[in-house]
Amino acid sequence: MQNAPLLMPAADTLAELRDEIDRIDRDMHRLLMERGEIIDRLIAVKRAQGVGCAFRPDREAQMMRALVERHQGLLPLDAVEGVWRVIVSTFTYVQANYSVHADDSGGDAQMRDSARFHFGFTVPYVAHHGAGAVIDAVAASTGDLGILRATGGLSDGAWWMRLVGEGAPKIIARLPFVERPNHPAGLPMFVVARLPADAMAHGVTLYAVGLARWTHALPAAFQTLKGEILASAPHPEGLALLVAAAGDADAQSFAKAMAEAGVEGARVDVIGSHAMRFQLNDARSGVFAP
Ligand SMILES: C=C(O[C@@H]1C=C(C(=O)O)C=C[C@H]1O)C(=O)O
Repeated sequence: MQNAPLLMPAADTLAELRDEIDRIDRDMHRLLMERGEIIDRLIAVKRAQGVGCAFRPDREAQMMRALVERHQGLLPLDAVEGVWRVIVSTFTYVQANYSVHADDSGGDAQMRDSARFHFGFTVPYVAHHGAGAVIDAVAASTGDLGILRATGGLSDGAWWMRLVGEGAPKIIARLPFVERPNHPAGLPMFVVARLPADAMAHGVTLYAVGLARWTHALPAAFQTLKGEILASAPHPEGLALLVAAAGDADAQSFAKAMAEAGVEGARVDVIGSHAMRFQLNDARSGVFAP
């Protein structure tokens, strides 16, 4: 008897809390549906502009950075980021359907986990064996995306040379947008797609560099150019490098800068660009990096 007054309010409180949760869930659902209505209008605007692929990498990078910077409280950041990736990717999908083509030659599990984290389950996932097959599938589509490991994996040779040329797909983003240690889908990946030039992100430019052979001047030269060799592989012309560098120098200026830094005779092509990388440290403040 003595405990009853204590138990009763507790039971009431649980019911009240559930009411509150139900109200918040209804509000969140209503807001998502409201977001859908804005997307309807966005579709109308984008169709009028004649855009095929609705993915806007700069905008997404900026949205994900803003989300992380304003996040507080006990909900883990991994979960918040995952929820928003699904929201943004699925809303992009309803604007213009697309599939994500992935290279599973380095193992399916990690790739599939990352694809699901960044694009959700509504966007179809299509597995391929090899970077070349992914690039071909993207090239044959109107607005599909391809995901490839940003580093390592030499089995495909100089796959990035397939991105050379005006009609070829380009690297349009680097994932994850917010890098940090122990990211649940932290596999560094490039997104390849065909995007209108004015929709490309800026900050880091990717170059395909063809050389007759390796020279010891290369690492120092790229350091001077704030560049990094991400991959290298033999190529019919000799050696092919995949280079990332801060800024937006065109191929000619980059080749000239390479010559000035001591590497003559390089054939350079721009094969994409992405937003500056954003790296979160333990104190949850972010730093930009090329
Ligand atoms: C909304 C846009 O299109 C896409 C969908 C987004 C979203 O749903 O939030 C964000 C960026 C784009 O990839 C846009 O272009 O702004």
